[in-house]
Amino acid sequence: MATANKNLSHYDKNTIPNAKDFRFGIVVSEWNDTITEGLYEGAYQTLTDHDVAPSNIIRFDVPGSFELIYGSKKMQQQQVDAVIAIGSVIQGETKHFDFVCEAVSQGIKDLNIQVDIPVIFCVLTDNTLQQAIDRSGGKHGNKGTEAAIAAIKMAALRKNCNS
Ligand SMILES: Nc1c(NC[C@H](O)[C@H](O)[C@H](O)CO)[nH]c(=O)[nH]c1=O
Ligand SMILES: CC(=O)[C@@H](O)COP(=O)(O)O
Repeated sequence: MATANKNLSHYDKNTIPNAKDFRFGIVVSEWNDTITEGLYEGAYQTLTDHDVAPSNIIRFDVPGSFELIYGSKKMQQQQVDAVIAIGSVIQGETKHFDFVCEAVSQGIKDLNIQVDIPVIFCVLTDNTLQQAIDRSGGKHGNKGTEAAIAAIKMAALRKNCNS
């Protein structure tokens, strides 16, 4: 189902595990910061809406989405229950978009395999700035909200499996 048919901010509150005792790390790319700050606000607000204490939300800033890989690896070492990697990659004139998107998706996938701390892929990969605006608090909702819900669910899954 395309994002156009599913608002990123809509979810059933009754299906979300208790997040009060979890600790989350959020790694934020500075490229396209008007977009990534919108994603961060969506994620942060959703976590606090689910009783996560502000003191249990740790933030790292990195230059671009490619650096989300290293930043998320270091965040996994910060005694967190899940990591959210936030970025916005927008198609330019060259193939650089393809290489950045592929590297980041593969790198974050690898972190989920290598370390028992889930890393949520909250990276927009858009053709245009308008598509990014629409998905970071615009008409299609906020992918940061979606990512925060995924982080809560995965932290709960990890806790249940490891207990
Ligand atoms: N063009 C975008 C980039 N490019 C920068 C890379 O992510 C990286 O920081 C650089 O290649 C140095 O290693 N990054 C984004 O997040 N979004 C873009 O649209
Ligand atoms: C995703 C990118 O790296 C891209 O926005 C850079 O733009 P360009 O391909 O025009 O150099």
